[in-house]
Amino acid sequence: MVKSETSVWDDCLDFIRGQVGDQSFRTWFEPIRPLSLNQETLTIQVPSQFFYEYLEEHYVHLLRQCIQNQLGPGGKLEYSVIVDSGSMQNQAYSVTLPNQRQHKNNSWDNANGKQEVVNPFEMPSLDKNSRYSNLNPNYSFDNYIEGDCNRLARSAGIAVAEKPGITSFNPLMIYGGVGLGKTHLVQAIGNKVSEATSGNFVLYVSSEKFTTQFTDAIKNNSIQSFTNYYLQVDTLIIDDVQFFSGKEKTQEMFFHIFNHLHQNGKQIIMSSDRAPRDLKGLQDRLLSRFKWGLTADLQMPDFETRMAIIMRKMQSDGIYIPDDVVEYLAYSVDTNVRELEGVLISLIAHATLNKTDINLELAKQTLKNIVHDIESEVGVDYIQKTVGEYFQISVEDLKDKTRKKEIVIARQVAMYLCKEYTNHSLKSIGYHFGGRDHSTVIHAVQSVSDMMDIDQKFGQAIEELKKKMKMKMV
Ligand SMILES: Nc1ncnc2c1ncn2[C@@H]1O[C@H](COP(=O)(O)OP(=O)(O)OP(=O)(O)O)[C@@H](O)[C@H]1O
Repeated sequence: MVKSETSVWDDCLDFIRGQVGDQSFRTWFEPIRPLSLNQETLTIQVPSQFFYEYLEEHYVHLLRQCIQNQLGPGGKLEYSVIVDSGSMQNQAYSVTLPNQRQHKNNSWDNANGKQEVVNPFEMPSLDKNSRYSNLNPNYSFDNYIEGDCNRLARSAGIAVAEKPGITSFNPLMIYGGVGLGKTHLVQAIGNKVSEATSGNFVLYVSSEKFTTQFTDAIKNNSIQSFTNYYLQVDTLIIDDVQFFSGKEKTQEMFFHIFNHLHQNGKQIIMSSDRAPRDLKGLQDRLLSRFKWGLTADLQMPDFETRMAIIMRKMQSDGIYIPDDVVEYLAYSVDTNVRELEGVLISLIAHATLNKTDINLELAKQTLKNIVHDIESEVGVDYIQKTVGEYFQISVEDLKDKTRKKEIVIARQVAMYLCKEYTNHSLKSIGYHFGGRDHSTVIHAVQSVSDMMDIDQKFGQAIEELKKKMKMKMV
């Protein structure tokens, strides 16, 4: 029986559903529409350029696997990217599956028919004149929004990119939590070095990949060529060094390469999900080298920086979002930048598919589904509802300007619980209580703590509410 694009894609979705979480499935796969099936090529429609890039970045292996399952080893996937509501840019990008794109951030030269220059380690050519690079060209300083959260790291990155190996920031170690922009920043440095210094061999590699290559080299008896390859790098970017933890032999090899490059004035840039002092399972001699240059951290962007990130993304995607929606999203998603982007994409996808404008109502609806997953079970809504019921006060009153004593106390309790049980920042909590500022939240938290100390009955009430929170979390 000849299969249609819909049945092939439905089967793909069944497979994907079992491989990714609910939220990811809803955000990244539900909005996709199968367009056509031409022999071994399935064309799918995605809502935006960014959406396409995100799939490429995060789900290329999964897509490859399900297309292979459905269409056999020669199966191909093509994307059709909606450029704005109405016009469609067909087949600007195509993916040939399988066995392509070995690297997390490869460029898409292959899709345009160029051959990837591959050395025994599936890495870029050692030929310094080769234009091939495994850096993602979309990561630049231009689209890396600056804020207090990343100012030091960003300026150090620019200084390093302008004079690789020459500044005292060698190595440059960037650390920060999940989705806060480490990969973006280190790749932006790599891209700038490549642009500015022709013939500088810039190599981006994750520490996982380095480890696998090294293990393969041991198995294949090719340690010498492995080492030779790395010793020729001018700017080495090594992502997520925490994965070296506990891998003694790999650490030794990296130590050797590190020393050689450093002594020869080559630049080393590293990223990690935690500060060097908190890296467990790494040899002291390696750790002490990590601290030779500059260590700079990335924090969660503050509200204004989140607004700027949203606006920049929208601008580059050519999409308009009203100011109140930008503000609402920036206030509501304060976990990490990747999640912020996920929500944005989801919103655009909803608007595109439903052929509606993006407005506050739609943003709230979209976020309702997602925030539930992002926040854990206990979210601001749940706390407001529970506290409201407990004190017999409506949620509207909690958000309102009313200064009646019993309402003020209930509001302060709810704010206190939000601080205890959610990841929201003080600013964001204030926003959810009728747009109050963060100092009001600090005052609320302090007042509740003080009252708990002096008023036993009040303390018991808080304990009871806390029990409700904990029960909900189980
Ligand atoms: N300051 C910023 N300006 C613009 N975009 C940003 C910024 N920070 C992060 N991003 C975007 O957020 C997303 C996640 O960033 P990235 O992948 O670099 O995070 P990471 O810290 O490396 O995450 P992980 O720990 O999971 O590897 C990317 O799409 C990146 O472009």
